[in-house]
Formats: sequence, structure tokens, C-alpha cells
Amino acid sequence: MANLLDGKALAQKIRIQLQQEIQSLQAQAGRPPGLGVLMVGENPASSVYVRNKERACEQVGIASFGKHFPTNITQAELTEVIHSLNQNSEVDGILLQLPLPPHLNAIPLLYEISPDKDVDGLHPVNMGRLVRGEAGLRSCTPAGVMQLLREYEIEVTGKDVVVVGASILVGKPMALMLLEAESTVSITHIKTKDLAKLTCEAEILVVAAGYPKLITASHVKPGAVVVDVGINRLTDYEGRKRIVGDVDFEGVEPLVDYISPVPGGVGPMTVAMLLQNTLWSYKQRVGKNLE
Ligand SMILES: Nc1nc(=O)c2c([nH]1)NC[C@@H]1CN(c3ccc(C(=O)N[C@@H](CCC(=O)O)C(=O)O)cc3)C=[N+]21
Repeated sequence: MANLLDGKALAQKIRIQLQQEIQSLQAQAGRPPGLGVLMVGENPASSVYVRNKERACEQVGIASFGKHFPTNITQAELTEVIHSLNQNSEVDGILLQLPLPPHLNAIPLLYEISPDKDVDGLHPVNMGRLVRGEAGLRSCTPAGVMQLLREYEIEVTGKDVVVVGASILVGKPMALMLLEAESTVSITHIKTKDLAKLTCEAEILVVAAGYPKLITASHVKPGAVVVDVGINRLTDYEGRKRIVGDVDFEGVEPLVDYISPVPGGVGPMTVAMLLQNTLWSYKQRVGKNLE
């Protein structure tokens, strides 16, 4: 039986720590940290995330400046909203929930978010800082995976690690953080010739591809650590909705040492890291007034 990487429990622990730190800082700074999550349209996955995030903000004492816009908002209007949040001195973090409806272009909007408030770590300046190993805001999901590995004292240095998926949101920053931690990282993607050949070599396997059951028993090295970043929404034959990861949990779990479940694994860690990034950004901003 594998050990579970319990992201839900760790996220809860982190939220309690954040809440205490925010409580004491807020008394000195005169205001709580603030986070603005911008969501456009009705993407069910995004709705769950935004709801979880708002609940978590409330729990730790972060003020929400979130806005939910109708699908027909224009690029110019959304740009204006970002500018006003950049200017707002009570806002420490801005997150543009992706994906956007097809008429909107995410890349130029991500450039508009001030790098100092970019709690998603997606601005080119923050991605550049990550590439160069400088301090800065780091992408939440990969940061959550790193913290989960740390919590379970899973050594990364010198390990053979494979990241399945090369997205801007997860795969690429994940590989860079693992490189920063001195593992030997390979990235696989849609054009990879023989996925199983590579994943079977992995001592740590991080899967962020967006395909349910992409990773089966024949893809893993016995005794490996498997981190499942996938969030896939399925409707079963009885019409019940549930979420599953990218890993065939039942098939893989008996073979490996550690595995993260879906739900209850990486998802809650993403939210915890968003709160942590918002606090970090807040401290950068109010820190000068506290000295
Ligand atoms: N700019 C941007 N940044 C993101 O970080 C981002 C995004 N856009 N777009 C969508 C994805 C998806 N995502 C999730 C985070 C947490 C859960 C989560 O809390 N999951 C829980 C509960 C899931 C459930 O109950 O359905 C779990 O896995 O246990 C899910 C999904 C962040 N994303």
C-alpha cells in the first residue's frame, strides 16, 4: 500500500499558519492582505477553483477583490479592470483565471498585471526570475507540489524526475523548480515518442497532462513517488459528476511508495500557495511601514 500525499491536510495546516501570521501583521500594517481574482464566463472547473479560493481567503483573513464578468466583456474593459487593481493600494495579488473565452487573448492581459502583484507567477518577469533562480512570485500549482514533497521528506536532489506535460501554468514552471532543487528533470509532452519508456525511469513522476488515466501501472517504476496534478471532470454512467486525475489510481497505487489522490492532493495545495503568495506580496508592500 502506498502512502498518500495528503494535500488537503497540509493545505489546512498551512492555512492555520497563514491565518495567525496575517492576524499579527494586520494589526501593525493597518489593513489585511487583498486578492483580486478575475473570472470571465462560466467554466465549471474555474468556478470550483474560484469558490474554494474565496472560502480560503475568508478563513485566513485575506480581503477578496474578486470580480466575475459576463462572457461578453471586451479585452479593453478587462485591461482597464487590471489597471485599476494595479493602482489599488489595498490589493496585493491579482489572478486572471484561465482559460478565457475564445474572443479574449490571455497573453497580453497577463503582461498587464503588475509583476509585483502577479500571485500566479505567470508574468514574463516572474517566469524569468524562476529561470534565473531569483526570488519572486512562483506559480502556485508547482510550488504546491514542491511543498508537498518537502512535507513528506521526499528527497528531490539528484533524483530522476519526469514531468508529464509542458504547459505554462504547470509543466514548465514545475520542471524549473525541480531543476532549482537539483533533480535531473525530463519533460514529456504530446509529441513524446515513447511515454512509458521515460516514465518507467522516474523515481518521482509528476503528471500534469489533462488526460484521465493517461498514466497506468505499466507507466511507473515500482517504489516511485507519483504526483497527480490532473483535474478532470467526468460524469459516470449513473450521471454523477466526479473529478479524477491523470493517473489510474487503483492500478498505480499498489506499485508505488507515495501517490497524491484526486481530489485531496495537489488541488488544495494550489489554493494554499495562492494565499501564501498573496501574503508574500503583502509583506513586500507593507514591510517598509513596519520597520
Ligand atoms: N490563472 C489560473 N491559475 C490557476 O491556478 C488555475 C487557473 N487559472 N485555471 C484553472 C486551474 C485549475 N485550478 C484548480 C485549483 C484547485 C482546485 C481544487 O481545489 N481542487 C480540490 C477540489 C476539487 C473539487 O471538489 O472539484 C481537490 O483537488 O481536492 C481545482 C482546480 C487552478 N487553476
